[in-house]
Amino acid sequence: MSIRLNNLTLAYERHPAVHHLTATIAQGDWLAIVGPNGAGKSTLLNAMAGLTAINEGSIEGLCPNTVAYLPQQAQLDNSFPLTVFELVVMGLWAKLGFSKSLSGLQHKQCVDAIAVVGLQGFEHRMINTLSGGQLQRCLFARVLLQDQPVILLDEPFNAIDLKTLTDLTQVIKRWHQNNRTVIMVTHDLDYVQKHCPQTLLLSRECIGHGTTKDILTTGNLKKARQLSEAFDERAHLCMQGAA
Ligand SMILES: Nc1ncnc2c1ncn2[C@@H]1O[C@H](COP(=O)(O)OP(=O)(O)OP(=O)(O)O)[C@@H](O)[C@H]1O
Repeated sequence: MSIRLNNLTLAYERHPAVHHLTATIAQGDWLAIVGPNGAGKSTLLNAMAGLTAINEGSIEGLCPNTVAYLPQQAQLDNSFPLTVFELVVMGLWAKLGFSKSLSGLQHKQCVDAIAVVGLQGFEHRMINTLSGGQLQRCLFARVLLQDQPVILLDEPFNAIDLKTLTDLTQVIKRWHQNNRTVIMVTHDLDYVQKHCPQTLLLSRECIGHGTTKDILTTGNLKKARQLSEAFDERAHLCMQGAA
């Protein structure tokens, strides 16, 4: 099922972070959302995850139980007393709920997911003892278990080494081959050019959406930067399109 963003506006206290965005993301797309700092990328991803209220317009084709969301590491409280295994098991939350214990198959799925991301042997480690890259692998394992058709990744490769980036890219490639929709926020334009077939360039409004090579042009990137620099943080919510 495709995802449709219809004239979408997202705002904090009426200050727009995403402005009148219209786009269709086809099922099975691997889409990068790029743009300058403050362009509204994380806000848009949060709205797709159902975590941010919509001020105007709509998002169609998504509901919370079809989405797996990997937030920025900075948003996580890794001091919580959890082991790697316990964090990964949380990917089965929708199936397990509060009281149910793991079946043999579910236990195996957790062990397999931990192996896929290369964390065998770390099952009983507390998450606050993991490096940034190991924690990111752990979070990818949780997303693997969530097993959803739409996967939202917010800066998944921030501050991780080349080996981890390569391994986790293989995980994403498998999702893409399985016709899952992968939407990732990133600042790494080299990565996007190399791997992501589709790009949405955002600077609060949409600068361009389409094939990566058509969108990541010098002209579009310059326009995004100029719009971002010219933006007045105190501007009120635009009433364009309002009745
Ligand atoms: N919780 C919030 N309350 C008020 N304003 C917010 C909040 N979160 C984000 N904003 C503002 O919304 C705008 C868009 O922020 P957002 O985090 O979506 O941008 P971004 O493109 O992801 O930025 P970056 O590349 O720096 O991570 C920014 O001006 C930011 O200050």
